[in-house]
Amino acid sequence: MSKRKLSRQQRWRIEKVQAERAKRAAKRQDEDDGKLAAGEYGSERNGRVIAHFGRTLDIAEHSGETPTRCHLRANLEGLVTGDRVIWRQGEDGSGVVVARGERDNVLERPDMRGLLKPVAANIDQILIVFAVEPEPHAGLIDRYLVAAEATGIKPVLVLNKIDLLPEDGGELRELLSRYESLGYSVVATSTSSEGGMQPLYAQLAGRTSVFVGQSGVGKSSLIGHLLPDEQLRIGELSTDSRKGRHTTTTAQLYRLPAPDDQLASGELIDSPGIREFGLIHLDERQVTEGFIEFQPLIGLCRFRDCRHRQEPGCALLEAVERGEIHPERFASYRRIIDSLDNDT
Ligand SMILES: Nc1nc2c(ncn2[C@@H]2O[C@H](COP(=O)(O)OP(=O)(O)OP(=O)(O)O)[C@@H](O)[C@H]2O)c(=O)[nH]1
Ligand SMILES: [Zn+2]
Repeated sequence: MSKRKLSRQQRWRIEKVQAERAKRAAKRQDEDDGKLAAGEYGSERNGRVIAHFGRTLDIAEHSGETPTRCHLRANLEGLVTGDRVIWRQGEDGSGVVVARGERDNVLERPDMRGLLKPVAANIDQILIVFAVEPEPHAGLIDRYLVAAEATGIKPVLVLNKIDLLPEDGGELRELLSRYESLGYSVVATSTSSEGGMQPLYAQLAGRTSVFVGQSGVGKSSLIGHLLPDEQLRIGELSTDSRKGRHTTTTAQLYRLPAPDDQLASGELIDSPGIREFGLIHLDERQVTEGFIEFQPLIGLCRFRDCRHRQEPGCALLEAVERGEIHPERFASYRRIIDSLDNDT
């Protein structure tokens, strides 16, 4: 990136803006401290970030209840939807977030400058959606799985549009059974046939999920079926955003209504940015570890710096030979690694 030299005047203006911002933050902090000391805020409560809009957040004890608009203490930064927080209710109905809880995990995405930014936290599973049409190209499933494994969040494969599958199940079913044998959960769905959503409900129950996947696989349709009332609201919000409100790009946490008495309700965190997850840059080690059947073999190659190409005594190549690693999985491993070389 070209480093533009700032003129003295520009520098002065930036410093002035920053000084003003710091002054405002300090003032807010003073006011908060005063109110907290004066007992104008209630006792500390647990909550979760339902949505955030800059320094304002919606906090609720449980998803599904009406959230409280809260602001942040000045020393708290970088909260994202799904974060667990400690907050206090103010007398005027608003609240203040005073601390962030430990994160189990976080989903990140590159910002406009390519720097990774957290977008959501405390997710139980990443639902990677595929469809009979558009057919996933070779290695795409592996790419998503590797990206998901790097977050530490459990990936689940969702094959959508099964109403379009041929009678015998086609090659796609066979492909997915390969992933099942690796230990991944696979759920088959259809948004356009009776009962086609049923298997998904069980997978969502009691967990916090995100949906990801390439364009056209049916993410909007699936989410529309899961949140029939929200669709309307999202529509309304985007109309508002044209008037200058900024609510549509931020991730939101939704409570998924329980489909019946048998199943607990689940939660969904969604935003356009989250749906596009999967194309973040990973390093070679992350890619190798992202192929879960490679994990027990890592470190067993004869050469410590083995790149698993044609080295003698390569534990991965030997496992491919023995049929313990599927040759197509190994081929897509190669493709992903080679694409990293091209990137750098
Ligand atoms: N036959 C069939 N078509 C479906 C199913 N689910 C979705 N579709 C259709 O697939 C197309 C794409 O669906 P979307 O829900 O817009 O897909 P998406 O993943 O949200 O796509 P992007 O918004 O581009 O990321 C639409 O024409 C849907 O009607 C399904 O289960 N069966
Ligand atoms: Zn090796």
